[in-house]
Amino acid sequence: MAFIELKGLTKQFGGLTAVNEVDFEIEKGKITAIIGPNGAGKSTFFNLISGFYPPSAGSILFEGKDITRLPAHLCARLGIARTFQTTHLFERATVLDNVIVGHRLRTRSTLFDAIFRTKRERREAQAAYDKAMETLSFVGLEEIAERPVAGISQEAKKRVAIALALATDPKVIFLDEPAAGINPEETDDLATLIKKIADSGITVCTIEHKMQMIMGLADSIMVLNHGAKIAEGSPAEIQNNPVVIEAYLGGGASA
Ligand SMILES: Nc1ncnc2c1ncn2[C@@H]1O[C@H](COP(=O)(O)OP(=O)(O)OP(=O)(O)O)[C@@H](O)[C@H]1O
Repeated sequence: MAFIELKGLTKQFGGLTAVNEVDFEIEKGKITAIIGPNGAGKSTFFNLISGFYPPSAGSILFEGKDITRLPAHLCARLGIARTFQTTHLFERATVLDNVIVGHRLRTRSTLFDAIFRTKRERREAQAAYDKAMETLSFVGLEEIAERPVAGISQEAKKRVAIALALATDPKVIFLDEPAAGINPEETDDLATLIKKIADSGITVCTIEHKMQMIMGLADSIMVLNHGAKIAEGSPAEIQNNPVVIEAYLGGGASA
Protein backbone atom coordinates (compact mmCIF):
# COMPACT_ATOMS: atom_id res chain seq x y z
CA MET A 1 0.00 0.00 0.00
CA ALA A 2 1.35 3.41 -0.97
CA PHE A 3 1.56 6.03 1.80
CA ILE A 4 -0.17 8.64 -0.37
CA GLU A 5 -1.57 7.67 -3.74
CA LEU A 6 -3.08 10.07 -6.26
CA LYS A 7 -4.99 8.80 -9.24
CA GLY A 8 -6.14 10.91 -12.16
CA LEU A 9 -6.09 14.04 -10.02
CA THR A 10 -7.69 16.90 -11.94
CA LYS A 11 -8.74 20.44 -11.13
CA GLN A 12 -10.57 22.73 -13.48
CA PHE A 13 -11.25 26.43 -12.93
CA GLY A 14 -13.94 27.24 -15.47
CA GLY A 15 -12.44 26.28 -18.80
CA LEU A 16 -8.88 26.10 -17.48
CA THR A 17 -7.40 22.77 -16.42
CA ALA A 18 -4.89 23.71 -13.70
CA VAL A 19 -4.08 20.08 -12.78
CA ASN A 20 -4.61 17.44 -15.40
CA GLU A 21 -4.99 13.72 -14.60
CA VAL A 22 -1.95 13.41 -12.38
CA ASP A 23 -1.05 9.93 -11.08
CA PHE A 24 1.52 10.03 -8.33
CA GLU A 25 2.68 8.27 -5.17
CA ILE A 26 4.41 9.82 -2.17
CA GLU A 27 6.67 7.48 -0.29
CA LYS A 28 6.67 7.36 3.50
CA GLY A 29 9.64 8.92 5.28
CA LYS A 30 11.06 10.52 2.13
CA ILE A 31 11.40 14.08 0.86
CA THR A 32 9.39 14.59 -2.31
CA ALA A 33 9.53 17.83 -4.29
CA ILE A 34 7.02 19.22 -6.75
CA ILE A 35 8.61 21.54 -9.28
CA GLY A 36 7.60 23.17 -12.54
CA PRO A 37 7.63 26.49 -14.39
CA ASN A 38 5.38 29.39 -13.30
CA GLY A 39 1.71 28.61 -13.68
CA ALA A 40 2.40 24.85 -13.98
CA GLY A 41 -0.25 24.01 -11.37
CA LYS A 42 2.00 23.39 -8.35
CA SER A 43 0.00 25.46 -5.85
CA THR A 44 -3.27 24.01 -7.09
CA PHE A 45 -1.87 20.48 -6.79
CA PHE A 46 -0.73 21.31 -3.27
CA ASN A 47 -4.16 22.65 -2.34
CA LEU A 48 -5.77 19.46 -3.65
CA ILE A 49 -3.63 17.05 -1.65
CA SER A 50 -3.89 19.04 1.56
CA GLY A 51 -7.69 19.21 1.33
CA PHE A 52 -8.04 22.91 0.55
CA TYR A 53 -9.69 22.39 -2.83
CA PRO A 54 -11.91 19.49 -3.79
CA PRO A 55 -10.64 17.94 -7.04
CA SER A 56 -12.82 18.05 -10.17
CA ALA A 57 -11.90 14.40 -10.79
CA GLY A 58 -9.57 11.72 -9.50
CA SER A 59 -8.85 10.31 -6.06
CA ILE A 60 -6.48 10.69 -3.11
CA LEU A 61 -5.67 7.77 -0.83
CA PHE A 62 -3.83 8.35 2.45
CA GLU A 63 -2.56 5.15 4.06
CA GLY A 64 -5.15 3.33 1.96
CA LYS A 65 -8.05 5.53 3.13
CA ASP A 66 -9.97 7.58 0.58
CA ILE A 67 -9.61 11.24 1.60
CA THR A 68 -10.53 12.73 -1.78
CA ARG A 69 -13.34 14.94 -0.44
CA LEU A 70 -12.18 15.27 3.16
CA PRO A 71 -12.00 18.93 4.27
CA ALA A 72 -8.66 20.38 5.42
CA HIS A 73 -9.33 20.28 9.18
CA LEU A 74 -10.17 16.57 9.02
CA CYS A 75 -7.08 15.93 6.88
CA ALA A 76 -5.13 17.67 9.67
CA ARG A 77 -6.57 15.28 12.25
CA LEU A 78 -5.42 12.31 10.18
CA GLY A 79 -1.87 13.66 10.32
CA ILE A 80 -1.65 15.78 7.18
CA ALA A 81 -0.19 19.23 7.86
CA ARG A 82 0.69 22.07 5.54
CA THR A 83 2.47 25.35 5.90
CA PHE A 84 1.05 28.66 4.81
CA GLN A 85 2.89 31.75 3.66
CA THR A 86 4.42 33.72 6.53
CA THR A 87 1.83 36.43 5.87
CA HIS A 88 -0.67 34.14 7.64
CA LEU A 89 1.12 34.51 10.99
CA PHE A 90 -0.27 36.80 13.69
CA GLU A 91 2.36 39.55 13.64
CA ARG A 92 1.46 41.08 16.99
CA ALA A 93 1.33 37.78 18.85
CA THR A 94 4.46 36.07 20.14
CA VAL A 95 6.17 33.23 18.34
CA LEU A 96 4.97 30.91 21.11
CA ASP A 97 1.33 31.99 20.90
CA ASN A 98 1.36 31.50 17.15
CA VAL A 99 2.50 27.91 17.62
CA ILE A 100 0.02 27.22 20.42
CA VAL A 101 -2.76 28.01 17.97
CA GLY A 102 -1.40 25.22 15.76
CA HIS A 103 -1.51 22.75 18.60
CA ARG A 104 -4.97 23.74 19.76
CA LEU A 105 -6.34 22.48 16.48
CA ARG A 106 -5.83 19.01 17.91
CA THR A 107 -7.20 19.56 21.40
CA ARG A 108 -10.80 19.27 22.26
CA SER A 109 -11.94 21.68 24.92
CA THR A 110 -15.38 23.10 24.38
CA LEU A 111 -16.40 26.71 24.96
CA PHE A 112 -17.77 25.56 28.34
CA ASP A 113 -14.33 24.27 29.33
CA ALA A 114 -12.67 27.49 28.25
CA ILE A 115 -15.07 29.74 30.19
CA PHE A 116 -15.11 27.72 33.39
CA ARG A 117 -11.42 26.73 33.20
CA THR A 118 -12.23 23.08 33.75
CA LYS A 119 -9.52 20.61 34.68
CA ARG A 120 -9.51 19.28 31.16
CA GLU A 121 -9.07 22.77 29.71
CA ARG A 122 -6.16 23.48 32.04
CA ARG A 123 -4.58 20.15 31.15
CA GLU A 124 -4.97 20.86 27.44
CA ALA A 125 -3.55 24.38 27.81
CA GLN A 126 -0.49 22.96 29.56
CA ALA A 127 -0.11 20.28 26.88
CA ALA A 128 -0.37 22.93 24.16
CA TYR A 129 2.32 25.01 25.85
CA ASP A 130 4.64 22.02 26.29
CA LYS A 131 4.14 20.90 22.71
CA ALA A 132 4.74 24.40 21.34
CA MET A 133 7.99 24.74 23.32
CA GLU A 134 9.15 21.31 22.20
CA THR A 135 8.42 22.21 18.57
CA LEU A 136 10.12 25.61 18.84
CA SER A 137 13.18 23.93 20.26
CA PHE A 138 13.12 21.44 17.35
CA VAL A 139 13.09 24.24 14.76
CA GLY A 140 15.70 26.28 16.68
CA LEU A 141 13.49 29.14 17.90
CA GLU A 142 13.32 28.41 21.62
CA GLU A 143 15.22 31.58 22.49
CA ILE A 144 12.88 33.92 20.67
CA ALA A 145 9.66 32.20 21.79
CA GLU A 146 8.45 35.29 23.66
CA ARG A 147 9.18 37.80 20.88
CA PRO A 148 6.35 39.19 18.75
CA VAL A 149 6.47 37.77 15.23
CA ALA A 150 6.59 41.32 13.82
CA GLY A 151 10.14 41.75 15.17
CA ILE A 152 11.81 38.58 13.90
CA SER A 153 13.64 37.85 10.62
CA GLN A 154 11.97 36.47 7.52
CA GLU A 155 13.89 33.23 7.94
CA ALA A 156 12.69 32.91 11.55
CA LYS A 157 9.13 33.49 10.32
CA LYS A 158 9.59 30.57 7.92
CA ARG A 159 10.58 28.43 10.89
CA VAL A 160 7.52 29.58 12.85
CA ALA A 161 5.30 28.58 9.91
CA ILE A 162 6.94 25.14 9.93
CA ALA A 163 6.66 24.86 13.74
CA LEU A 164 2.95 25.63 13.50
CA ALA A 165 2.46 22.68 11.18
CA LEU A 166 4.73 20.40 13.23
CA ALA A 167 2.81 21.17 16.43
CA THR A 168 -0.12 19.15 15.08
CA ASP A 169 2.07 16.00 15.20
CA PRO A 170 1.74 15.26 11.52
CA LYS A 171 2.68 12.11 9.64
CA VAL A 172 3.27 14.18 6.54
CA ILE A 173 4.04 17.86 6.16
CA PHE A 174 3.46 19.83 2.96
CA LEU A 175 5.74 22.84 2.61
CA ASP A 176 4.71 25.67 0.32
CA GLU A 177 7.86 27.29 -1.08
CA PRO A 178 9.72 27.18 2.24
CA ALA A 179 12.78 29.03 0.90
CA ALA A 180 11.04 31.83 -1.00
CA GLY A 181 12.39 35.28 -0.12
CA ILE A 182 15.43 34.31 1.95
CA ASN A 183 19.17 34.49 1.21
CA PRO A 184 21.41 31.55 0.18
CA GLU A 185 22.87 30.97 3.64
CA GLU A 186 19.43 30.96 5.24
CA THR A 187 18.28 28.62 2.45
CA ASP A 188 21.01 26.13 3.45
CA ASP A 189 19.93 26.35 7.09
CA LEU A 190 16.33 25.73 6.13
CA ALA A 191 17.33 22.75 4.00
CA THR A 192 19.07 21.33 7.10
CA LEU A 193 15.85 21.76 9.07
CA ILE A 194 13.79 20.03 6.34
CA LYS A 195 16.25 17.12 6.40
CA LYS A 196 15.91 16.98 10.19
CA ILE A 197 12.12 16.79 9.88
CA ALA A 198 12.39 13.85 7.46
CA ASP A 199 14.97 12.16 9.67
CA SER A 200 12.55 12.40 12.60
CA GLY A 201 10.15 10.17 10.62
CA ILE A 202 7.82 12.78 9.16
CA THR A 203 7.27 12.51 5.41
CA VAL A 204 7.97 15.80 3.61
CA CYS A 205 6.45 17.05 0.38
CA THR A 206 7.55 20.47 -0.79
CA ILE A 207 7.00 22.92 -3.62
CA GLU A 208 10.07 24.99 -4.25
CA HIS A 209 11.51 27.19 -6.97
CA LYS A 210 15.10 27.03 -5.72
CA MET A 211 16.48 24.28 -7.91
CA GLN A 212 19.87 23.97 -6.27
CA MET A 213 18.28 23.43 -2.88
CA ILE A 214 15.82 20.85 -4.18
CA MET A 215 18.43 18.92 -6.11
CA GLY A 216 20.49 18.50 -2.94
CA LEU A 217 17.54 17.73 -0.68
CA ALA A 218 14.82 15.71 -2.42
CA ASP A 219 14.74 11.93 -2.64
CA SER A 220 12.35 12.19 -5.55
CA ILE A 221 10.95 14.94 -7.73
CA MET A 222 7.76 15.30 -9.73
CA VAL A 223 7.65 17.86 -12.51
CA LEU A 224 4.42 19.56 -13.55
CA ASN A 225 3.97 21.56 -16.74
CA HIS A 226 0.65 23.01 -17.90
CA GLY A 227 -1.04 20.96 -15.14
CA ALA A 228 0.29 17.60 -16.34
CA LYS A 229 3.01 15.43 -14.85
CA ILE A 230 5.83 15.43 -17.37
CA ALA A 231 8.48 13.60 -15.34
CA GLU A 232 9.29 11.99 -12.03
CA GLY A 233 12.49 10.50 -10.66
CA SER A 234 15.61 11.15 -8.64
CA PRO A 235 17.26 14.60 -8.80
CA ALA A 236 19.90 13.21 -11.20
CA GLU A 237 17.25 11.76 -13.50
CA ILE A 238 15.26 15.00 -13.51
CA GLN A 239 18.29 17.19 -14.19
CA ASN A 240 19.15 15.18 -17.27
CA ASN A 241 15.63 14.71 -18.58
CA PRO A 242 15.28 16.47 -21.97
CA VAL A 243 11.51 16.93 -21.53
CA VAL A 244 12.11 18.79 -18.25
CA ILE A 245 14.90 20.92 -19.72
CA GLU A 246 12.63 21.80 -22.63
CA ALA A 247 9.78 22.79 -20.28
CA TYR A 248 12.04 25.09 -18.25
CA LEU A 249 13.90 26.65 -21.13
CA GLY A 250 10.92 26.86 -23.45
CA GLY A 251 12.65 24.74 -26.10
CA GLY A 252 15.29 25.74 -28.60
CA ALA A 253 17.89 26.72 -26.01
CA SER A 254 20.90 24.44 -25.78
CA ALA A 255 21.95 25.39 -22.24
N1 LIG B 1 -8.52 29.92 -7.76
C1 LIG B 1 -8.24 29.95 -9.08
N2 LIG B 1 -9.17 30.35 -9.98
C2 LIG B 1 -8.89 30.37 -11.31
N3 LIG B 1 -7.71 30.01 -11.85
C3 LIG B 1 -6.74 29.62 -11.00
C4 LIG B 1 -6.94 29.57 -9.58
N4 LIG B 1 -5.80 29.14 -8.99
C5 LIG B 1 -4.92 28.94 -9.99
N5 LIG B 1 -5.48 29.21 -11.20
C6 LIG B 1 -4.83 29.07 -12.50
O1 LIG B 1 -4.35 27.73 -12.60
C7 LIG B 1 -3.08 27.69 -13.24
C8 LIG B 1 -2.06 27.04 -12.33
O2 LIG B 1 -1.80 27.95 -11.25
P1 LIG B 1 -0.94 27.56 -9.96
O3 LIG B 1 -0.93 28.74 -9.08
O4 LIG B 1 -1.42 26.27 -9.41
O5 LIG B 1 0.51 27.37 -10.64
P2 LIG B 1 1.95 27.36 -9.93
O6 LIG B 1 2.71 26.29 -10.62
O7 LIG B 1 1.80 27.25 -8.47
O8 LIG B 1 2.51 28.79 -10.33
P3 LIG B 1 3.63 29.70 -9.58
O9 LIG B 1 4.91 28.93 -9.63
O10 LIG B 1 3.65 30.90 -10.45
O11 LIG B 1 3.13 29.94 -8.20
C9 LIG B 1 -2.74 29.14 -13.62
O12 LIG B 1 -3.12 29.34 -14.96
C10 LIG B 1 -3.60 29.94 -12.67
O13 LIG B 1 -3.95 31.19 -13.24
